[in-house]
Amino acid sequence: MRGAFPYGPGQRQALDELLKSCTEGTIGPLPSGAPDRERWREWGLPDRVGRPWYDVPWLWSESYFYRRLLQAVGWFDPGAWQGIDPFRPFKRAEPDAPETDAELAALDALPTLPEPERACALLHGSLWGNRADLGFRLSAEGAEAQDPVPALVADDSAALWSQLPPGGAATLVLVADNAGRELVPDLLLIAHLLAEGRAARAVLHIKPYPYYVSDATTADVVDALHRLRAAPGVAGDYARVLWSAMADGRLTVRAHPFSCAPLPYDRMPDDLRAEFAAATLTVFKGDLNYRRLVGDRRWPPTTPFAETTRYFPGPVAALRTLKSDVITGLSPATESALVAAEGRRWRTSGAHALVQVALKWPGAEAT
Ligand SMILES: O=P(O)(O)OC[C@H]1O[C@](O)(CO)[C@@H](O)[C@@H]1O
Repeated sequence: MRGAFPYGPGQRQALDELLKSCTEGTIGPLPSGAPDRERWREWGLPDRVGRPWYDVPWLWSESYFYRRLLQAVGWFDPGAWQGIDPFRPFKRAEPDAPETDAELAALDALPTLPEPERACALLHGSLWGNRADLGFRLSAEGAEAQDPVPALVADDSAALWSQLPPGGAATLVLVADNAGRELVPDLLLIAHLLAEGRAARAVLHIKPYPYYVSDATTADVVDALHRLRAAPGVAGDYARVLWSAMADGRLTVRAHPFSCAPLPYDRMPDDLRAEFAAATLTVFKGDLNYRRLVGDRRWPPTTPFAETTRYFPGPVAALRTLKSDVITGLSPATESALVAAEGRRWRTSGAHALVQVALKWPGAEAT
């Protein structure tokens, strides 16, 4: 990242200091003029200042690390570097890669399929798109090429489709994860749901600032739409669906501050809770969102997904490839088979995925 921009001495020194603080030092405060100081106070910064980075929950320290990294390169400060995404060169490489042309051209086979099969193919594109997350690939080169067996460790897709029947009036909220090769299939899925009337309205939640290297921001949505719009065939057709849905308000993009919070979703603010409560279905993409949705804990893997998401104010789904230890909702047989075949590796290798759904039931918490 450091070599991808001609950063000046001030930025380089700030990056060096951040590295030193993470490895040998302690968590520091935000500068006095930081626009989000109050928010980070609410998110627990004062209790953590002065403690070693390794001494606080992983979710919290990772989130704060990205916040400090952006501080170091000048993202927040008025001036020439304000709003310059330090990860943009890595994100841009994906849509521009030659494989992307072939992947988009493969969509041209879709119109020959019945609609439920097209919907299923696009759901799987969005699900497995999560495996291509850039930060993950940097640390696990080759995971993409593995043959995942069993690929899906939980599959509640029938319940997911029950919320989004053709011709319904569903409002879909999709809480996105990564840009590029994950966001493109997410957008294609949304386009299909809107075009086929499985959703009347969609809200795409992205991050308000660059996060976890590859997480999608508004700029990444615009890049993805431009990429799709330039493509021939079905990909270009879907781009036009999305473009007009954004123009008339059927598709909106939201950058809620809580999307970059170092906290689980059971601590979400009231406005976000109301938005999720009003949705027909909220879909959380990716590993980090999963950790935040179910709680970043060492759950027994057979703990029901519905139990861990009981606090959630409406029907909720997770589409995630497994890249961290957190896991819920497995059957005892699936857990045993995975452990027998792979020890603990299945939890983090990214070779497995899940579709989990919890529909709202009477008596669910409405706190
Ligand atoms: O992009 P995703 O699917 O959210 O994956 C991010 C995951 O990668 C890590 O950064 C490293 O495993 C986790 O902290 C995080 O959960």
